[in-house]
Amino acid sequence: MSPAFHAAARALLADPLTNKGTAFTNEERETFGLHGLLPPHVGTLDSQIERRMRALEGMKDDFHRYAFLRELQDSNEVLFQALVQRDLPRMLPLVYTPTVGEGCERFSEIWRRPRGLFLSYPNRDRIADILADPALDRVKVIVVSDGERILGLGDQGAGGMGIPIGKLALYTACAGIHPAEVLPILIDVGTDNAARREDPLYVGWRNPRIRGAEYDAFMESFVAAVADRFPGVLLQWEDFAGKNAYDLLERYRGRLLSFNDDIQGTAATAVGTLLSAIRRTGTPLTEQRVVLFGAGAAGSGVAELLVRAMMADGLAEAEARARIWAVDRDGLVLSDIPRLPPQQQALAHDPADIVDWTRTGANAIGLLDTVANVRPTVLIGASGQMGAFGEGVIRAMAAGVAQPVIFPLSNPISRAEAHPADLLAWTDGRAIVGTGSPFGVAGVTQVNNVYIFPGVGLGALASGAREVTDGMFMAAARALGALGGEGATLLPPITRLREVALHIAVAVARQALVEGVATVDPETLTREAIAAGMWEATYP
Ligand SMILES: O=C([O-])CC(=O)C(=O)O
Ligand SMILES: [Mg+2]
Repeated sequence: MSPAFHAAARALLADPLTNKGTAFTNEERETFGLHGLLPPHVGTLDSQIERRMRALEGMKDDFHRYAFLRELQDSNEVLFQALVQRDLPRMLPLVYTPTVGEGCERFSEIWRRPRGLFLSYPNRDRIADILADPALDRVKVIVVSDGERILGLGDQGAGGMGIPIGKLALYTACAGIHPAEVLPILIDVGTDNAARREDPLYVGWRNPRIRGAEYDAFMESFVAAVADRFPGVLLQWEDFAGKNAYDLLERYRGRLLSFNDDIQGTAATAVGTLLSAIRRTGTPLTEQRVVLFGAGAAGSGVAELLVRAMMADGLAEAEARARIWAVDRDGLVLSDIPRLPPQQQALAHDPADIVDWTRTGANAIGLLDTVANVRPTVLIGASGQMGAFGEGVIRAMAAGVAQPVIFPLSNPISRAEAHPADLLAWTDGRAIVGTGSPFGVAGVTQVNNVYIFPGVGLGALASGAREVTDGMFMAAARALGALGGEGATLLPPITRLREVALHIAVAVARQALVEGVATVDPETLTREAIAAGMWEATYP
């Protein structure tokens, strides 16, 4: 064997996109010069999965399982994906929420090998060069974060990379996007998390966050470089902090095929699940009273899509808005509060609406007073505040409605507004409960945007959409709600996420056609055609 042949053999094993490990057949070992580099046993994908499953079970905690799975992904993508897809209910909480939260917090501890791209501020003049890498020629889907609002865990700086990696693993697992076609990107503009910055192991840029005009200019060059290098790419904005999340979405949704998962994906998931819930309770959407706790990107996204859904069912906009009440850091969101961010101005009630409210204190009106006066049928948490749905709040709500719908959506588990078992206990089992993170409590639905983003992305790509419209998210929410759940749950089980993604993709693609933003021939846009394009995790 020539030196080049030896080097090629090693390269084949080193590349996670080509490596098959012990599953290389004897013939392939012969052809590619792999004998000796691999142990003699010739395995199968199944036997490899079994070996990794056993290793996983022997580990001491989920964080180590997460790290193990990340390494597996970096050494053999097919095996990683086959393993994840084999047992999604077991694997999802390991590669995604909630464990990915700790994966981000401890990212620097387990950093081993490059995956995706770090675009750091000091490299701001090199973005086009970095993107020029031919290894990225096939990229179709980008998930990008600047790490400032990682789940409910706040600023994780460069450690936020765990989120784009995790979301894209699910684009592959659920929407069948080939692993070579996904690109996680972390925009590293520094971190205001002093603990990260002072950690000698921290892998990110040790600088306070760049903000204002410099940040905007950096994001502008990022978007321009992406649009130039990857025409038609779908870009998902993920875990940006409030104002940036809105600004980037609005500034760029017309220029790049893009959406914000926390604003729009979470909204479609919550509204879809709510549509499923009200088929149980029998009370129409137009008669619901909704209290939202946390009016940041996710909370106000939910509110806006709810308004849209209520209007589609016949309410005037003002009537819809009158049914939704938001409580944020400073209490009930009222129009006389100075310097409300624009998305909260849209949700604010007139102080005249509450003149006859009973109040427990003279200051800002908190969640308990809001619940006691509004008597909501639906309570949604998107605050990142652990335990905010306390016993008093929940009992007050349950006193006014037979089947309270309660969705503590904040992630991970350590940031959830309530434990679902408590919600069931405090309502004598009457509550219909959905949580952002998986708690493993029977009858509780996981209301996580993983039910939406893979399908929306797949549908947008399949239809060659020029834009991801609000109507496409509404279509996704309705498609999800129509699926319903099994037993007490409101959504299909995690085992069916791949079918869910396909079902949503079809609805989204059809809506793109209806709205005239699709660019492909409608004849080709069938469920079968979309399904046929989904990659399966098997060895070539
Ligand atoms: O990542 C998740 O599990 C859901 C999500 O987008 C978030 O909490 O930011
Ligand atoms: Mg998110």
